Amino acid sequence: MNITVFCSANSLDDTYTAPAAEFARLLGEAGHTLVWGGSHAGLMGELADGVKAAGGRLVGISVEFLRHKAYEGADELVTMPDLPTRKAELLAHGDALVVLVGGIGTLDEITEVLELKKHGLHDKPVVVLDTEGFYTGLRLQLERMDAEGFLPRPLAELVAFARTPAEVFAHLSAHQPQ
Ligand SMILES: C/C(=C\CNc1ncnc2c1ncn2[C@@H]1O[C@H](COP(=O)(O)O)[C@@H](O)[C@H]1O)CO
Repeated sequence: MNITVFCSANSLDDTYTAPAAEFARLLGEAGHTLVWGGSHAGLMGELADGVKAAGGRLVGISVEFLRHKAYEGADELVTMPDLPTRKAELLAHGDALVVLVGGIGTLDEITEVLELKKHGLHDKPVVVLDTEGFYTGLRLQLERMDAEGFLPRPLAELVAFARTPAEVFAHLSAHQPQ
């Protein structure tokens, strides 16, 4: 399976890097392909290192203005002209979408994939790895939107929140992408 992952490009402490490393190991050992932003920066680079060490494939989708941050050991690396095109490409290449901890770039990516899914423009599984409750705020906001009629589809159809890397893969196995 091609799994597109959105995550921080910053260097983080062990609270966040350890679960990301575990996620990378499970992904690589299962023979999946990591599709990601193609960067060596911070958690993005550590994720790619972990997948590669575990025997997985790497497909990087970089963007022109960050090309100098590109990960050298990717099996495939393409460079898109701008961020909107790159987001579309990251979505198109993935059979499933997984969100690890991240900042504004990651938030931009998850809201876009949920907005497109809301409109039925894709129906790929979206799973958020909620390490240490990092996404509690986002989950509560989405639950309120769901409860108060802001979503045209039940929230549970749009996104799942997992507490551990193993839960992410259990969800993906139970919701095999078509
Ligand atoms: C942090 C530094 C450089 C940033 N380099 C990036 N390279 C590739 N992709 C990036 C980069 N920064 C953001 N992205 C995209 O957004 C997501 C991460 O952003 P966040 O704000 O850190 O959450 C990620 O999924 C990328 O697609 C300096 O070393």
